[in-house]
Amino acid sequence: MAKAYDHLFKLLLIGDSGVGKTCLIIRFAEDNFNNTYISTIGIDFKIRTVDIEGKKIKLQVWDTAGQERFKTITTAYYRGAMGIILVYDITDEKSFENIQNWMKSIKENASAGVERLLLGNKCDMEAKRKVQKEQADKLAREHGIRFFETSAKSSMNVDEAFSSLARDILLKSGSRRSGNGNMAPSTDLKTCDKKNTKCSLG
Ligand SMILES: Nc1nc2c(ncn2[C@@H]2O[C@H](COP(=O)(O)OP(=O)(O)OP(=O)(O)O)[C@@H](O)[C@H]2O)c(=O)[nH]1
Repeated sequence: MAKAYDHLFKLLLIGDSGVGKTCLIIRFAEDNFNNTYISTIGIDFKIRTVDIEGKKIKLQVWDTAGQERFKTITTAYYRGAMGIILVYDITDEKSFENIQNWMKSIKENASAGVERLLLGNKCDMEAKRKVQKEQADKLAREHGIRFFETSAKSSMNVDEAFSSLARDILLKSGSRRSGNGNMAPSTDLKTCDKKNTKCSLG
């Protein structure tokens, strides 16, 4: 039987508590949004397969808790990630300032070649904006990474952001060996539900 996908990429979302990491993943994987805030405990993942450059890319997207008290658990997952998405909230200046700390955490805990992407979420809340697009553009340029403003609520740029990161990883992996990518520790998969779309390890 033909394989259901050509590549499996493991992505990780990090950023301060409340910036919208869980909502971005739910929007991407299930095309849904909920205003209720339930803080992530530990770590969690969802899956969606996308078509990129004629290849079926299965994205295993890991959601980390932004709260400091879960740092030891969450940083343990950086190493296996092929792409890390740094998220801040455009209405929360502190969450943007903290991106520098999250960058440092990647440097300390992730694999050297990991692809990174910066997202300014909640861009539907223009009236409450505290972080200008130019500030984030500058930061992204300094780090040599891509940047999008997104809204998990309106869907704005959510698919585009995940696809762009997947494309960058695909291009990079093409220059190494093809078919690489099962980065998930096999033991983690044991706690998945039947559809294999949601796991809880917290
Ligand atoms: N207006 C608006 N609200 C959002 C958006 N994304 C998330 N929210 C809201 O922000 C709150 C926090 O969202 P979460 O996705 O749980 O945040 P998180 O980053 O996963 O938080 P932790 O799990 O604590 O790290 C919730 O009340 C969401 O409804 C968005 O794009 N626009």
